[in-house]
Amino acid sequence: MGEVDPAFIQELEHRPELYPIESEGIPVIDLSPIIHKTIEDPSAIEGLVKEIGSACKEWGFFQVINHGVPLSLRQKLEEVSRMFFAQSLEDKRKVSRNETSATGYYDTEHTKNVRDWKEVFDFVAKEPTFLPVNSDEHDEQVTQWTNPSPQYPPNFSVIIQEYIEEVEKLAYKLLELIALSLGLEAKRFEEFFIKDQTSFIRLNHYPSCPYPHLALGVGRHKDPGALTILAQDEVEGLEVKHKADQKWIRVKPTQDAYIINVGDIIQVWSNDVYESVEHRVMVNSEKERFSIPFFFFPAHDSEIKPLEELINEQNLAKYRPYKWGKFLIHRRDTNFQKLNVENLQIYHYKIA
Ligand SMILES: O=C(O)CCC(=O)C(=O)O
Ligand SMILES: [Fe+2]
Repeated sequence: MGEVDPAFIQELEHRPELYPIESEGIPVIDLSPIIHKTIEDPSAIEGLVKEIGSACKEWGFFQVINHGVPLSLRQKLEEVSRMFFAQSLEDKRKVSRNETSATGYYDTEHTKNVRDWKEVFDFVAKEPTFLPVNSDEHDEQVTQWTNPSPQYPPNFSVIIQEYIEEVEKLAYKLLELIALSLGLEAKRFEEFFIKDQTSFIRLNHYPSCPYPHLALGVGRHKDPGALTILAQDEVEGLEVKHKADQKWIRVKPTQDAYIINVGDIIQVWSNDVYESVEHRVMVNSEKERFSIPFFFFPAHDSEIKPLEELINEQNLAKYRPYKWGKFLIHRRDTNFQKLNVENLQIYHYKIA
């Protein structure tokens, strides 16, 4: 990734500001009232549910503390992630993503047709993960994704799996809070995930970049799934588009906090009550940066559409239903090549 390849250069209007606005506004929410407890009496957590609801409405992003994921586990994962990426390119490519396995290492992702200044390692949460063979709506064939087994660092896969188990508990708790904040049953969303969720974890490495004013670690995008639970290290870089004024706001790293954002699926389920917010990652000329998002994705055969409880004659469904697995495969297929068209987005299902 040493020399500047025009593939990395952002169009003028999308280039980052070198002196961005720091986030004071992005809410930090304390989850201690629900961690290690089952939510039996919703009235006891009314305040928390309100906080989550307003954060989802105003920002689509928030940070959580006292979230129940052991810090030691996160630190272990951060350490092996650094060890993995510190290897030679040749060694990393031994566990490359390829035609049959979409998990593993790669460094050629494009966002909005511009190459990202990053390398990643993807690992599915459930093995095997069932997904459609292709994005053709009429083809019902399903394939199975499994994870690679890197020999180095020692215990890499075991540490990732242990971490996923903990972060998944947090994901279910957050879904319950979001459901309650929309006036739904706490477990309303569970059925989409309990069997055959397609979630995955991504280890991101953003090497230092001599052209931080031209390139981005990840170009502007919205996350397609239900929720993203992100661990960022102490090097800042994540920027979020503030809904109120459309300005890019930098998310200040808070030790041991997770950054949560609502993805496209929650936007559709909520019929636009909550919106999936655009974000991007800046790179840095001096420091490399690491981050670890967990993408909480439902089963591939889930039909995504506005929930019946949230629509009525005055408030009609704003989206046509779509199949999650087909959507995901379509997106994956287009993120690895430069195309002349924009990739699939939920607004393509919008009812005019
Ligand atoms: O690295 C980050 O802070 C965010 C990465 C991200 O937005 C993504 O991978 O979807
Ligand atoms: Fe993202």
